[in-house]
Amino acid sequence: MKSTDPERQAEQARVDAVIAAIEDQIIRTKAALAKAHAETRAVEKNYGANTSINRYEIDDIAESRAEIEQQRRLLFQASENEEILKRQLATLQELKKSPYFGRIDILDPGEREPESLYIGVASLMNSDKTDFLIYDWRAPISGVYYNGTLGTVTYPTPNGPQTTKLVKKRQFTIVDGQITNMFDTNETVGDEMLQAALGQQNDQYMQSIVATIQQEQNDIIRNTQSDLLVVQGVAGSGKTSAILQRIAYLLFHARDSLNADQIVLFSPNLLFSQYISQVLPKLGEKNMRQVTLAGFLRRRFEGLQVETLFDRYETSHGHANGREFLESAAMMQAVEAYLAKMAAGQVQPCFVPIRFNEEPFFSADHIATVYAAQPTALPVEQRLLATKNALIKELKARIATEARQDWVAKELDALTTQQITKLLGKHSVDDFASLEQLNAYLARRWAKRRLRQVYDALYNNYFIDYYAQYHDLLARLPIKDAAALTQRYDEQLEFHRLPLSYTASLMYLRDLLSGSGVDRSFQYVFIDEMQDYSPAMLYYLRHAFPLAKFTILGDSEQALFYPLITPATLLAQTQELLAAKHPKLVALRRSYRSTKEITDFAKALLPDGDEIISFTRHGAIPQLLISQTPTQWHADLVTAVTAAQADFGTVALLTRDQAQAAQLYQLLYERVTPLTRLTATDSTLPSGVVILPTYLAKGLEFDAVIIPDVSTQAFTAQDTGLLYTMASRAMHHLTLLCPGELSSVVTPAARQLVQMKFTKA
Ligand SMILES: Nc1ncnc2c1ncn2[C@@H]1O[C@H](COP(=O)(O)OP(=O)(O)OP(=O)(O)O)[C@@H](O)[C@H]1O
Repeated sequence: MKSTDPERQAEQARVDAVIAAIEDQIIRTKAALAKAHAETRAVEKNYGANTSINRYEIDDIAESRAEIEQQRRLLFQASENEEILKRQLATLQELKKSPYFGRIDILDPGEREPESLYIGVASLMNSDKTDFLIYDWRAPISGVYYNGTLGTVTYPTPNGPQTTKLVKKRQFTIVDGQITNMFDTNETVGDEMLQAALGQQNDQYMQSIVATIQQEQNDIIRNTQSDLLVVQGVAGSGKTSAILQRIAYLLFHARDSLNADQIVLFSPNLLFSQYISQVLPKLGEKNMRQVTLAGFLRRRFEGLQVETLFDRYETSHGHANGREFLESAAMMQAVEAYLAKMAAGQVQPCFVPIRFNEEPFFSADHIATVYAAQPTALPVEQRLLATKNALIKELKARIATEARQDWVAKELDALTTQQITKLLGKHSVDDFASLEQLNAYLARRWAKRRLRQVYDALYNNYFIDYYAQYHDLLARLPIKDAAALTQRYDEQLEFHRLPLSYTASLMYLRDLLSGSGVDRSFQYVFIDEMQDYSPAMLYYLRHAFPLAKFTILGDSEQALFYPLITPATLLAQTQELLAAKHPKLVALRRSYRSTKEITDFAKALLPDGDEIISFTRHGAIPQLLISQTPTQWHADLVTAVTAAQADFGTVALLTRDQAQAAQLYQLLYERVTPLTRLTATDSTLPSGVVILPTYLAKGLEFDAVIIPDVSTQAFTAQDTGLLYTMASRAMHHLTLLCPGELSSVVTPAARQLVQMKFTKA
């Protein structure tokens, strides 16, 4: 329906004009893209031809290598160029649907007429590049839209703070080029827009929130001052959303010095990585790197099976003796103290022989002697490096001697003519004056080639046994549980397993001895769900990413593994752990994800739930079905799932662990379709009904959540964090089932906020 409101008609006319400009740019970008694509193909073809020449005909010639390197660079540039154009095209196509969401009218000092600026997900200039038709939401002036109320406002610019007068703030909803809603507001971002955004059904991907960023979220997004930003936010308060928009903001503001590869996000699980994967591309940015803690550790402990948070949750709920110490900063300081002792000669490095042809080539004693000969004033790491270099030198000197040994002659005799020709490299047989000379040359080449494995072993520091060294460290810990900790470590290691609590200090010890493990290329590290990281692990990450600014997010109420702590204590702790100079704590208390009815219920589960502010978006009251018999419970479950499935796109049954998930799957199999059970290795979230343990649902959300069992059998009074996490995953609908006596984890206050139904067979 066309509006008759003249103001709205004028705005629609502007939208139409901007869309026409966008269409024009789409045509031009498509043409540029086709050209770029042809260029990439041409370079690719050339590259392919060149590499094949090299491989078969002129192997080893430096000139051809240089050429290939140049071709490779050209190829990289061409495909980069194509990528940029592709992203531009995608952004223009997004803009065409909804060119902007906000307008601000500002009156600069000395001006008589206010100027209208329109704000959208990307900037757009008119064809002669004289005017901005759309301002990017990240431009300095756009901050006024999110922060300012009408009147005099100040905003930061590269040339210092600027002051202007905000005389109008208007919000739009534009769908497929049509203004469907528009109003003026003095609020930060009007609730009406937020209501509409939050009321929508969920799909497999997280949405960008740029049109409705809230003021406190904006503070997180636009913070460039702090080297440590700790965001403590209640469930659904937009922590994840805020950091993704923050990454987009940072990339925009440091185009020349920051790229997405210098940002890493530690995410809670693989499903989450996929869930958030579309936000940055939709904003025209490349995704940052993502890693889970399990993935990070797996790479650093190849060959060992490292316990994951999920394993821990599946197998033990109690604390092993001494674990708390292992996971504390004190343990990391114990590593440093151990290194100091080593520097003072009070403990020795655990050297192991380097073997060659089944014999020790360098014995452990010999290595120890070489180490002892290095200057004691050097720090241990450098002393070990000097040892390595001395051994490499010794190895080189020994090549000539080894070349005269029997094993070389024997192995040479067994080579084919082809192998000999290869061994000669650039030389031919005619280059040698005598057979002896030829043989001596071949023997040296062969010895060198074969001894490469000794070189590699030295290069990779295989002359130190870090695992044995760590055992020694554990055994010397000045705590009463030292023996038990050491024993557990030995037992697990024998089966190539490593419990999670040992990982941070073991990596730290290894890094300090080997001088490796540190990555200076990362400028920003983001850690989501920080409550799952031990203090020792945070300490380690600081060491591993020494130049990075840290943004860490968490909700201690959702702690499935560690005890609750207050935000202030947390900031103090993390500031120390991460040695931050300019830390900042932002608390987000408003919960946006769920309806008011669901948030109020979830709040009532917590002792300090009053801290949470629910956003006023109404929906159905959570249901609690209390079934008299197991058969009735089963029937209730099927009914609940089917009903939710009829109304919503994403429905999740959340369980405590995999065993319960498997059991439910058996029960619902063939009664509900499509039905998927998810495990820790799954990385895609299907639509329909999913069954998953709660630790895999961290950070995710669903239209409807069903908690299949809240009886005393399933929950103890200590499981508040677990139930809170489950309930807070629901956006629109929450159902709890109880086959038996209701657990006290559902507090009396929470019981008042559900619609209770007793069902009988
Ligand atoms: N300003 C906003 N505008 C629109 N939607 C928002 C806004 N802030 C948050 N949301 C929505 O609220 C939901 C929860 O946000 P998000 O997942 O970022 O919260 P979270 O704090 O990381 O949650 P949790 O810790 O429970 O996983 C998402 O659907 C998100 O899109």
